[in-house]
Amino acid sequence: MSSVTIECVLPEHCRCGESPVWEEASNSLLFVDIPSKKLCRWDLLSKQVHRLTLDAPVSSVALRQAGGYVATVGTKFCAVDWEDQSASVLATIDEDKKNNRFNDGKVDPAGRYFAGTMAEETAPGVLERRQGSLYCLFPDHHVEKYFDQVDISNGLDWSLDRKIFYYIDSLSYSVDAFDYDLQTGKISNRRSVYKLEKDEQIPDGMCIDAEGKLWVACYNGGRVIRLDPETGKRLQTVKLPVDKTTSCCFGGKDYSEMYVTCAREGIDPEGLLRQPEAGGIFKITGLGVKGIPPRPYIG
Ligand SMILES: O=C(O)[C@H](O)[C@@H](O)[C@H](O)[C@H](O)CO
Ligand SMILES: [Zn+2]
Repeated sequence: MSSVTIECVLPEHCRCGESPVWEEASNSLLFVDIPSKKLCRWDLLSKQVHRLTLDAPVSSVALRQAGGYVATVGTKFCAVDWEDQSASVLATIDEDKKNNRFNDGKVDPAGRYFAGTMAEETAPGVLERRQGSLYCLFPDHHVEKYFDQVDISNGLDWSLDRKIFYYIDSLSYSVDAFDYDLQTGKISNRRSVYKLEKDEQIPDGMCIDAEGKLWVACYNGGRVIRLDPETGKRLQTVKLPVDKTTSCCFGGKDYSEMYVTCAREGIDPEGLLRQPEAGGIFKITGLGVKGIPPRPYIG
């Protein structure tokens, strides 16, 4: 039996850290700090963090096959050129909803960039409901809206056989599944595969492991949970010393380590005494299961 170890490996004070993505080619962890409008790349060899400040909240980042990155910035899908310190707009969404912004996003197994929206929060978890939608940016840069009426569009990933799309609308307290058509990118037949228990709080970011099980970061729950989407059972709980755990990804050697982001915003001064590492990047080792590499956007 391997023993699970949890460590704050980067003492950032992210207001809302999110979207961890392992970049194997540079041995780096990408992540964002949404309200700080920052895209960050932490190089694990040099131990340096490179930060890029954009002009709107950055809610997710992904690798791009052509080089550089793509990110969701405010209500725009953007291409990011780190050398130039610039972001160029690929597509804009929710133009009729001035108070909306993108939230979590991820690239599908065919290289399309999925990301959803939400109304801007006035405080964590406080926002106008049902304003969000789920979108997909295709390789030719056209965008399709899949559905609306979303509260907080969040974690997403695909099954290993690429036939299922997993999705979280946070305030539904449910992890959902759809049938997935890899050829067209179409989704259908929505159902719930897991309902969160009360102390697990709010489901946020999510990733799949190499055994097809889902890992969900629980906002306010201070944990990541491992779920079997086929049986609907929780298999494992890993608690962290911070409450506002927001997302997770596998990375490091052979994708054997898990990286977890979290938020500092919304914790009162007393709470911060109990969780001084809030907003940092955590590494979990000894899980005994690996992840899979992130896919690049192919447009
Ligand atoms: O991290 C995110 O996905 C959102 O942008 C956050 O704001 C939280 O999820 C939300 O506050 C939870 O209720
Ligand atoms: Zn999130």
